[in-house]
Amino acid sequence: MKPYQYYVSCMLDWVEKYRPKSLGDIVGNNAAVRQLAEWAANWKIGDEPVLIYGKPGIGKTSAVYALAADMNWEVVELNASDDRTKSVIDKIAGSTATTMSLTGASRKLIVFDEADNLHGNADRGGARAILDTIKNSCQPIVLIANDIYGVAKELKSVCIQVQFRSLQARSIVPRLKYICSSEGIKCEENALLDIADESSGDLRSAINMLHAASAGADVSEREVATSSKDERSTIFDLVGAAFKGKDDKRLMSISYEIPDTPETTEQWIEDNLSSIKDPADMALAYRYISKADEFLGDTYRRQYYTLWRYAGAVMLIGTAVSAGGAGVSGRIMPPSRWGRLFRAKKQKGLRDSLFRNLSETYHMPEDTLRDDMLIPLSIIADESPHEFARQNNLDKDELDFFLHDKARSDAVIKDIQKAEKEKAKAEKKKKITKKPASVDPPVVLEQEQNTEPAAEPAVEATEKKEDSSQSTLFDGF
Ligand SMILES: Nc1ncnc2c1ncn2[C@@H]1O[C@H](COP(=O)(O)OP(=O)(O)OP(=O)(O)O)[C@@H](O)[C@H]1O
Repeated sequence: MKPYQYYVSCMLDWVEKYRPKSLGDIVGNNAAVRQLAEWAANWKIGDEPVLIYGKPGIGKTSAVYALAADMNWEVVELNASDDRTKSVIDKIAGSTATTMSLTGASRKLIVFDEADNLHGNADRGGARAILDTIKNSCQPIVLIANDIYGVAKELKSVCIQVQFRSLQARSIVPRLKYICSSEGIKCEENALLDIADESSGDLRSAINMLHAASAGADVSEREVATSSKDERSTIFDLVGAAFKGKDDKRLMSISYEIPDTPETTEQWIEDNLSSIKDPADMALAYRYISKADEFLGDTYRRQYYTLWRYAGAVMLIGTAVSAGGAGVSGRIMPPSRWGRLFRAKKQKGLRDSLFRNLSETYHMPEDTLRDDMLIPLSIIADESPHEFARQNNLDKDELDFFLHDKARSDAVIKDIQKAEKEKAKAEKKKKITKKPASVDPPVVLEQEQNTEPAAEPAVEATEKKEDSSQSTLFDGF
């Protein structure tokens, strides 16, 4: 699996970066896009609203925003986390019915996202209110839903239904190619096909997969094969949804889908709490996180895993309430402690193997080397780094352990490698020039030559090797 840091650093970026700006950028669903454009171009007061429905990640929301941009309409979005009581809707949609936008936009496009999600108390009056708004609105309205069957039939009956279908792999591949070329990444055609197939028509997922597979480099079929499972993790979706204030049901259902434990989710959320600008809201979020933490502690103390669910609910819904739908500013970051742990683990591994090797070379116990000889060894390394690195067969990280100077360690190891290469070249050249011209010695003679005279130098070489392995610390001084 690729280092988590990578997914993390940018997973959401490409999806946002390549969000269509205009209807012309929307991939696939041509008939639906045309229908939307015509509806908007001919819209007049009293016209029916549009209900766009289809699976996640296929461009429904993007199409609505792109349409608004093309029409120079301002978007007023209401989602399921809003209190969709009649008064709230009247206040927002009613006012927009009569007031022209301050931004100079010619109209306001009222968007009801998650129209299939009007079940809570707050929404009970909401469906009725949406209906009233639809009847009285002087502004265009769009409803978005994943599941057409979840939309109240009274709402469905007053809307023009526009279905967005899952995208076909052949529509997805060109978009992925475009992203690759914009990012300056080479990609194998088969790799892109694999991604497109794997995404099951969900372009958002395909873009995320591409990003995970590329890791900033070129994309091969093998990379896709090894990464296609990892990028399916939607911890990003979960954290993003919590900070965007998605409704509690949605948050919980995403949390059940992802493979991460509540502890992991808690670390992700905690690390992104700095996105909450208001100190009071941030303090509130920390209170929820600490409550979730108590549940997690109780889970393990009592071995009662039902509490996990409470931990998840408190941290996610608590974060959604505290963040107030503002989203995460910048990138969703992985828990920073992971980076620290990763580095610490790497450093420990390096130190252990280094002292194991040195202990063989210097014939000293590892503990003694670590506890008593670290400073003398560092002094030796500092005084003659080339000699020290060569003698102990160190790589640049190991040498840096003593020098604490990456650039210098790099340079020393490069020097050594260069010298070794030149030596090898010179030896090869020497061998070639020493070779007798074209005499083919008889077979018997060759055998003799190979066995008898070779015996002595072989012993010599072994002795030399023994000698070097017998080096002591004091050789360095
Ligand atoms: N048809 C498409 N054309 C171009 N880009 C797309 C399309 N579908 C998805 N994308 C990419 O995926 C991202 C998410 O798309 P979008 O939010 O429009 O999906 P959606 O269908 O509204 O999903 P959901 O309802 O789950 O939020 C976009 O930012 C864009 O990068």
